[in-house]
Amino acid sequence: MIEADRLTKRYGDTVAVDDLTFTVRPGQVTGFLGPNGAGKSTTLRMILGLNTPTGGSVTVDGIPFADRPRGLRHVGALLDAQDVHGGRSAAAHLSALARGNRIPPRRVDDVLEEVGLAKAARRRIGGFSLGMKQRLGIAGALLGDPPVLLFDEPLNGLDPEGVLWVRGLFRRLASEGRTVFVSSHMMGEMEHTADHLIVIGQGRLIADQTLADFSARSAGTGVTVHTPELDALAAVLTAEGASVRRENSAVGRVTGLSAARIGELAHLHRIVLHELATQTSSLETAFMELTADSVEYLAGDPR
Ligand SMILES: Nc1ncnc2c1ncn2[C@@H]1O[C@H](COP(=O)(O)OP(=O)(O)OP(=O)(O)O)[C@@H](O)[C@H]1O
Repeated sequence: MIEADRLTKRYGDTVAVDDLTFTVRPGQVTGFLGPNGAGKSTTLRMILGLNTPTGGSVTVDGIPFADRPRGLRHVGALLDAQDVHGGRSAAAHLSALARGNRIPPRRVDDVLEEVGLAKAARRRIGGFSLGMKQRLGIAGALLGDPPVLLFDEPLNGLDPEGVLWVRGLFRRLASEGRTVFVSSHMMGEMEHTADHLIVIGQGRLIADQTLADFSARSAGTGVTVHTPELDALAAVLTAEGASVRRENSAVGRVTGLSAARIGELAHLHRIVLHELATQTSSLETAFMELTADSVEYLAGDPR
């Protein structure tokens, strides 16, 4: 569990992180979302004791990370996949990390296998693609088999197969009861990755809720339902406060309830559903609406 309490970081006049209070719980994937410059990396660095807060505090399982000897066994982190010594091989890089944290050397082969880099173990990192470096960074985070894992923009540079693999890995790590905290500046990346979202803008907390609640809160968000019993379903959903717009006799667009809640209600009333889909674009819209006032750099109109 990660607990931030009024966490603040200033750089001169810039308030990078502004009075942030949140808890990241074990057993689920928590997305850490915010536009560029929102303060995500600074927050992650403070969790790891790499930056000192100007105010407030942050602890990992009750104590500041910096107070833990052999930290990699407790928190694994991927901060910047490019920040590696290009002259070393993948195996040599991980072996050095293992030695420094008194991790058994056999873990190096295990994690290289896990991230799909076993065949590239002896190759120089300098020749790696960004996607391979991300995999190596993830291997480093997994090395100490830690209960808490932090990943800063881990999907950058991964191909579609790599993205699927990372999502599956995060789910598995969470299902093992670990705390998994993943930053991104793109809502779409989090949609199929996170169970819970912490959204920040200009260093401040904007939202701290489940993905389902987050997607339901925007007025523009909708859920498309496909059912042979649209009349019956519409009656049930309307009674729960939702509004239902009919696209045709079997397809309706629902606003005001999450897909999860609609599924539960359909089950409760024994109504057959053929499809239940949250609109992807609406999630992106919800995120953009929410963070619109806090975007640091807005592109001007083309002249
Ligand atoms: N060492 C530093 N010195 C001065 N300002 C900094 C420093 N590090 C970060 N900042 C500023 O703090 C703010 C937050 O930066 P941070 O890198 O934490 O954001 P971020 O959400 O991770 O963004 P991105 O997605 O672009 O990486 C920005 O305005 C940034 O310019």
